[in-house]
Amino acid sequence: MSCVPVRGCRIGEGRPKVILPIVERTEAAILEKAAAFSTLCADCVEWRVDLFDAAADPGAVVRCLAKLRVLLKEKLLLVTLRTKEEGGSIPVSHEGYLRFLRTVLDTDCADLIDIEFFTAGTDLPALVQDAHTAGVKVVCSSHDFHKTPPKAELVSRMVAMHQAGADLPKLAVMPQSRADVLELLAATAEMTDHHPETPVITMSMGPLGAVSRLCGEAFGSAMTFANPGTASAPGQVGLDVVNAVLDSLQLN
Ligand SMILES: O=C1C[C@@](O)(C(=O)O)C[C@@H](O)[C@@H]1O
Repeated sequence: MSCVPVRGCRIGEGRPKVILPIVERTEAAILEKAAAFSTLCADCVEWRVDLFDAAADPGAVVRCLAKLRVLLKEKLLLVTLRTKEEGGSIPVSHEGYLRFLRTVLDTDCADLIDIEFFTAGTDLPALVQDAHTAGVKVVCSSHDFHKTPPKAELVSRMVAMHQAGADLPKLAVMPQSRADVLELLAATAEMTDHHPETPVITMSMGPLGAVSRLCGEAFGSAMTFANPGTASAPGQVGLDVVNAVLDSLQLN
């Protein structure tokens, strides 16, 4: 699998990189979490801006981002505005979504930015270009909180994300059966074996899918979201357990 280097971190190589989500509502609480997370054993912190009570105020977002950047020290910062359609907290118009992404890219604070595949639509290649010009890597995401599409569809979605220029295609899907968890893992393995030109991030959500958050090195998911106390999605496993299992399942 090829890797995406971001500062000192080689995403897609070796042990999956661990992401801790910040899901607080106020700036004070967000910054408090950032300071605490900066000392934990994890590679990256995700700021879920849709949960911020001032998410609609670009000035407040920019100010908070600048402070986060400093507090997180060498940890990578992934910035995510999860729209209501994809399981997030706020409804955002297409124009509003594009404006938000461009505001974040202008700050020089993010290492990685989440761009939703379906929300970006035909604007995706241009947004990826803008991110790359700003020196930011793109996590291109798609979520299904109700079901798991068939493997062929999962694979073709990740390939389309890569073809649009995304650095890290990402899928989060909900299993309705054990077979659905296997479907997600099979799609992940197929990407690793047949499309090694791009690392991917995949997870099957909920308790049934939690196993998929722990076996990324074996099947080919380059990053995993861990629960540092408050989960940002169903099925996230506690940080200590994630670290212990990733260590014990290391291939080399
Ligand atoms: O897209 C994702 C993945 C996620 O939904 C999960 O299932 O771990 C958690 C979200 O915070 C993140 O933005």
